[in-house]
Amino acid sequence: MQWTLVVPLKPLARAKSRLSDTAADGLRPGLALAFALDTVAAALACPAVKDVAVVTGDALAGRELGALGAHIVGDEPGGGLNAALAHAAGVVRTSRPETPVAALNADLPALRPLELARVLDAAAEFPRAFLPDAAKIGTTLLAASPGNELRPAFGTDSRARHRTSGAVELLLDAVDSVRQDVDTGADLRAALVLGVGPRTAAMAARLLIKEQ
Ligand SMILES: Nc1nc2c(ncn2[C@@H]2O[C@H](COP(=O)(O)OP(=O)(O)OP(=O)(O)O)[C@@H](O)[C@H]2O)c(=O)[nH]1
Ligand SMILES: C=C(OP(=O)(O)O)C(=O)O
Repeated sequence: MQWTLVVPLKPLARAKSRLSDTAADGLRPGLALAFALDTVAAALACPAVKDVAVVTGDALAGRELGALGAHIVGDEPGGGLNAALAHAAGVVRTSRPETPVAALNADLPALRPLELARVLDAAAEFPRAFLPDAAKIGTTLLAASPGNELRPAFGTDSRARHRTSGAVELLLDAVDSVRQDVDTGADLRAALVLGVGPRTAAMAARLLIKEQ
């Protein structure tokens, strides 16, 4: 099964606020863009991915991610993350009603295409399925097989909310790169240990990341 991914990205100027102690205001938008570019480049290289739609209202991010090969969907209806994801999934399904759709966070700079393929192949066994993040509280991927609505419930405690919604939690090992979202300086260090993509590596080299 080949999936269409929907990847949400908020305006870069407001992105990654929890990294403010790690990256100064002048560097954070570029870091958020680097995460998104490395995430989408890895997703596009995944054999289980047909195409990627990024839902964003950010013009620069739209241009750069479009140049990588992603489709860009406008950030409507302006109702936040889950509304944006539901809108993008609806746009995809309007033209291709039977396509399997999965939401993937834009902050997975260590993403490895073959690990993503394992997760999507496992998700194909269920109507809806999700992968918890490395912190075991959130979600990095939510998948809906053909005939099923995505019904995204990302945000605080999304692991519990996706489970309550009836989505099946995927119990997989060796998919660390798909779980490792980057919200904090500690997350960034963990991603660097896994090995990040080239754009994030270049941006990280510009940061002074102190050892703890
Ligand atoms: N299109 C769109 N994407 C969003 C929106 N809100 C959040 N996102 C994206 O959803 C993912 C998770 O969002 P958050 O954790 O709220 O924001 P973040 O920028 O990752 O980090 P913080 O600012 O530290 O909370 C990121 O890829 C965001 O860019 C929104 O309103 N619209
Ligand atoms: C939106 C989510 O991600 P984050 O860890 O960026 O808050 C989530 O886990 O549902």
